[in-house]
Amino acid sequence: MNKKSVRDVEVKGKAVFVRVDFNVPLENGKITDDTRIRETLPTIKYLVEQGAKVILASHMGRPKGEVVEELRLTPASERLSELLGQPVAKADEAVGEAVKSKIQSMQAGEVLVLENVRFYPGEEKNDPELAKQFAELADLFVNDAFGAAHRAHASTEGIAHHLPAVSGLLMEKELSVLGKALSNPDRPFTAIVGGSKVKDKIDVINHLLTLADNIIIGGGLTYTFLKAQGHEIGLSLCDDSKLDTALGFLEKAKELGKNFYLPVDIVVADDFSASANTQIVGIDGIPAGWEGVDIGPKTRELYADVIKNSKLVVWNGPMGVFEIEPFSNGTRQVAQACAETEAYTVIGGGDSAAAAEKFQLADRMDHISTGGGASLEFMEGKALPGVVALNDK
Ligand SMILES: Nc1ncnc2c1ncn2[C@@H]1O[C@H](COP(=O)(O)OP(=O)(O)OP(=O)(O)O)[C@@H](O)[C@H]1O
Ligand SMILES: O=C(O)[C@H](O)COP(=O)(O)O
Repeated sequence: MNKKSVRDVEVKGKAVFVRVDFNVPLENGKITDDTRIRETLPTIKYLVEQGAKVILASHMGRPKGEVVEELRLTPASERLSELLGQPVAKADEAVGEAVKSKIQSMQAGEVLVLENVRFYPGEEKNDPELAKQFAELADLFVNDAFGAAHRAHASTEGIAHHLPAVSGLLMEKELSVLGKALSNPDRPFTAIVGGSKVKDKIDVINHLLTLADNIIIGGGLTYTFLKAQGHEIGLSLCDDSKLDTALGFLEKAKELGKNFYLPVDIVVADDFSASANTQIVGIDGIPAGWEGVDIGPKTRELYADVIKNSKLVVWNGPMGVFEIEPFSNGTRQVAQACAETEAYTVIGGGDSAAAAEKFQLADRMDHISTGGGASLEFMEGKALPGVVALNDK
């Protein structure tokens, strides 16, 4: 990476504003998955050990510039304190005199969590005034929020124009793993793209099509491709405005000599529920009134085989409606194949990461990104504003 990291600068005795992504799932005020907090521990511990004053800033949810009680960062700061094994102070604001005086009285190695930066209307507008107020709190800006790096907000991008700005260790790891995988891939390189909406995945498929040797399609995207090829798809998810795009991908794959895999059989259901009737059908056999909810057993074998014979696998988006148990087998088998393959496996965050977690296979993947949208934009080949704004080496 050509951006400076926290290891390239002096931090001892400095007040360091660290943007993290503590946007973790909450149920009744309790954190249900603390991965994003655990993944930032290396940066926080490094700064603590080096004797910096560590000021952490994050968003949580989408409060739209207002204080929303349930979206305070208090549960995240409490969990951080448990994980770090040291007290963590929590401010009720993210800028202003009260916060400044809290920081002034901090000792080296102490940690403070600011309040949700999205309680301020200027955050998502990347208001220069708010960015300046954040910058006034510290001597150095460290961006460790890979999950929010695709957002040009005051605490991710704006602040970098007012302070020396470097990446944290998680940011560095994400960019190096994803960057290496995509810029200099081991081959055969297999890209698996699933999920629900073709519209959201067009740029990803387009970019990966030029990079990968094998493209595997699953999930709700499948049916736009099948319909474009002239198959009946019943009530399956479909984006009729993208039929030509889907055909274009098939053509482009042929021109580039890439293997483009679509399901050869499908699990269909007569209802979107665990108690639905299901059948396994070929791609020409989807009955009217039924919808495709998972890839079928022959497809699972085929996909598992391709994955096992790869050197690099990048996976984004589930193969079926994995949240409903009877429709989860395709996603489970693909996750299992990713766990067993010798290939280097990268999961691009979001629902595929949740699926690997649910099937207890997460620790058998080589890299699970903490970014959902951010890893998607990275895989589309887009520049991430939170990274662009950091100081070059
Ligand atoms: N055949 C299908 N019909 C309808 N929905 C489906 C189908 N297959 C998968 N899904 C749904 O797609 C959703 C995931 O789609 P999405 O495109 O958001 O995936 P993702 O890329 O993993 O998410 P993220 O954008 O958070 O990374 C899941 O909730 C899953 O149930
Ligand atoms: O969960 C995420 O993908 C990041 O925290 C970014 O959140 P956002 O989509 O609300 O900007």
